[in-house]
Amino acid sequence: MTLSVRLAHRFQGFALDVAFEAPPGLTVLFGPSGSGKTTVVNAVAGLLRPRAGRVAVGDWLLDDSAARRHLPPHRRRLGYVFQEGRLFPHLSVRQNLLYGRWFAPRRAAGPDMARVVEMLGIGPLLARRPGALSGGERSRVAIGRALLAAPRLILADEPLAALDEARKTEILPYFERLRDEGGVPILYVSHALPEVARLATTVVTLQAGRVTAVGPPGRVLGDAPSLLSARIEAHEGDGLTRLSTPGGAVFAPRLAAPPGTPVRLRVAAGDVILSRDRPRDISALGILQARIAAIDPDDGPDAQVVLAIGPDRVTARIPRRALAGMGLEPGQPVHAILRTVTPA
Ligand SMILES: Nc1ncnc2c1ncn2[C@@H]1O[C@H](COP(=O)(O)OP(=O)(O)OP(=O)(O)O)[C@@H](O)[C@H]1O
Repeated sequence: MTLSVRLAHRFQGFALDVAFEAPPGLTVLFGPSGSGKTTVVNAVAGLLRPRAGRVAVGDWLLDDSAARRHLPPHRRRLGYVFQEGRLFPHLSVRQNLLYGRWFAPRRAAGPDMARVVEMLGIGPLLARRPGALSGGERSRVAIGRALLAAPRLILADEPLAALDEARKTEILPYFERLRDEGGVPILYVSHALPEVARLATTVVTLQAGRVTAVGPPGRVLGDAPSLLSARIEAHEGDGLTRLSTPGGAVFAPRLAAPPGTPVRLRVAAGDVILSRDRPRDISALGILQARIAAIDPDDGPDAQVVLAIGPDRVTARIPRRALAGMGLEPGQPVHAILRTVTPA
């Protein structure tokens, strides 16, 4: 089912005028602070009645200003996943999940509880209260509660923003499963590029209340740099700093911080070369072990290849001709050669 959104609205000093389609899968609304992401989500949720517009999931019409139709939020059949989960503290995990199902229409063919519990790995948590869960576990329960409401659309507004890096890494695979197995379109707000590169099947970029691009992440984000997590290991005698990353060591021009400091490296898609064999005698400052996570063939001369380097995702732009010659496919191991290494 496809979500189609057309909205015009005005606050003092801010005008929203957007139209986009979110096909099945996970659609990320991506844009800087104040660009209108939350306003779009609030309008889709029914919390904001737009001056003009139309919002529909398939042929289920949520808003149509021309027909004066505006379904109230509780009749929209949406599942919400917020920051920190917003679970009921006085109810057990099981009761929180059942509360989600309580909202499902009686005859709705929603997922059953056992399947959701299994998918999210929350079986051992069912008897606990939210206060006794980690942030990542709370997020998983919140996803389960949203799913059990048998929604036609899931709205997730920066659901990982309150989590630290380790918890984000823990929860991302569950969003991937939700995207791949849930069968419900997901509208997901984020301004974290690594999250977008990893989760999105469609990206809608917003700027000052307008849509600037819609499409698959590789195409829309283009050469936007990926971020790679690293840690300073040592400052070497030749003026370079050695850093460790989940894919191996890299060298950068000397950094000011002491050994042990975590840093993020910026990797431009055009600065990555791929090789099946580990290259020797090469002047690059970083050769990393990676796995191919996805390939977006694009229709130009280049393809976008998403690399998994430990928990990080790094996009490489590779000539399609080279890709075909190398016979690369998702899942394969590969060496990523970085032309330059720059701290973010
Ligand atoms: N109820 C409101 N009344 C007046 N102005 C509002 C209201 N809600 C949002 N705005 C304004 O609309 C603009 C877009 O806000 P919105 O929250 O949609 O942005 P956002 O992209 O979600 O930002 P962030 O990433 O910071 O959450 C901002 O300039 C904001 O101040």
